[in-house]
Amino acid sequence: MKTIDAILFVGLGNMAGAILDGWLASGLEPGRFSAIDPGRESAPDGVTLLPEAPAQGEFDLVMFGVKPQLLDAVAPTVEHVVGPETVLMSMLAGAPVSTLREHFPRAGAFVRLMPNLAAAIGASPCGLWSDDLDDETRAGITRLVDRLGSAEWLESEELFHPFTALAGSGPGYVYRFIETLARAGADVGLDPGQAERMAVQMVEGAARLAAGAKASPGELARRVASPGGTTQAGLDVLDDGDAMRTLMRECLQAARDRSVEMAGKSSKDG
Ligand SMILES: NC(=O)C1=CN([C@@H]2O[C@H](COP(=O)(O)OP(=O)(O)OC[C@H]3O[C@@H](n4cnc5c(N)ncnc54)[C@H](O)[C@@H]3O)[C@@H](O)[C@H]2O)C=CC1
Ligand SMILES: O=C(O)[C@@H]1CCC=N1
Repeated sequence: MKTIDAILFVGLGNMAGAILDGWLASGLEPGRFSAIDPGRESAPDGVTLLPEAPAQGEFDLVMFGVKPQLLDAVAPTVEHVVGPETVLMSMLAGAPVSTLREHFPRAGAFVRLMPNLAAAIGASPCGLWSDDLDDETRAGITRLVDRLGSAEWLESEELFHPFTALAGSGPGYVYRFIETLARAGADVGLDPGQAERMAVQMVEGAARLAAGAKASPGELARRVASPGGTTQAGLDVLDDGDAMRTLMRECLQAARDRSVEMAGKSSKDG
């Protein structure tokens, strides 16, 4: 397969827009990118916004980024630009390669991608799966996706379900945590606006420290907690009856199970 140069986004909403922003911020040429999205009036400078897929020509990579429910309706409108020299990359939760293959039978290769919104700042773990890439194209995809954070090739497509639950949906849980922490801060006496600012900054600082530390998060928690001190009093509440562990396991199980359910539905419909 040839090198990946021309990239077409089909759907440029929250997630695909974050990926495009991340690639542009990392220094890729805007002229490489085109996008089709009837919901957008403009695209970043230098990126071509198309009303529809051109009648002729192929792209090296087509990044499919609409809502999973729109796969059946949108795929036929762009199938003609996905040929044997095109990698079809999909960020759709719960759409297995088998379903994508039915919609894009001529595609040269298929890659599933599970990013999160931090792709916009080059800080997203990005799950990847493919069963039909040659080594050179795989290396090219890895370099491209590393610009969004880190390329994490998964050993089986099934692992997309737990990966999506943790890393794709994860920012949503963290934002809920920050929101709840800020509210609790106000409950115990802080000004609500100040509590929210502090919650965001505290999470950012703690995450950056953890990312650069040799010690595990568990060890870091121990370092914060002086015996008999304030942190230990708070941790005792989170740890009582394994409350936090149970809550997070149930949270990830629900997200993983929904991904499995979506995949089953999409295979049946496809
Ligand atoms: N939002 C997130 O954090 C993540 C989303 N994803 C996946 O990304 C995909 C998109 O999700 P979001 O960006 O959140 O949704 P979104 O609703 O923000 O984006 C979807 C875009 O598709 C466009 N669209 C609708 N009809 C179209 C058509 N006929 N042709 C081209 N574009 C069309 C819409 O105008 C919209 O901008 C989903 O499949 C989701 O599973 C994956 C990982 C994280
Ligand atoms: O909520 C969703 O279904 C998508 C996939 C991961 C994040 N957003």
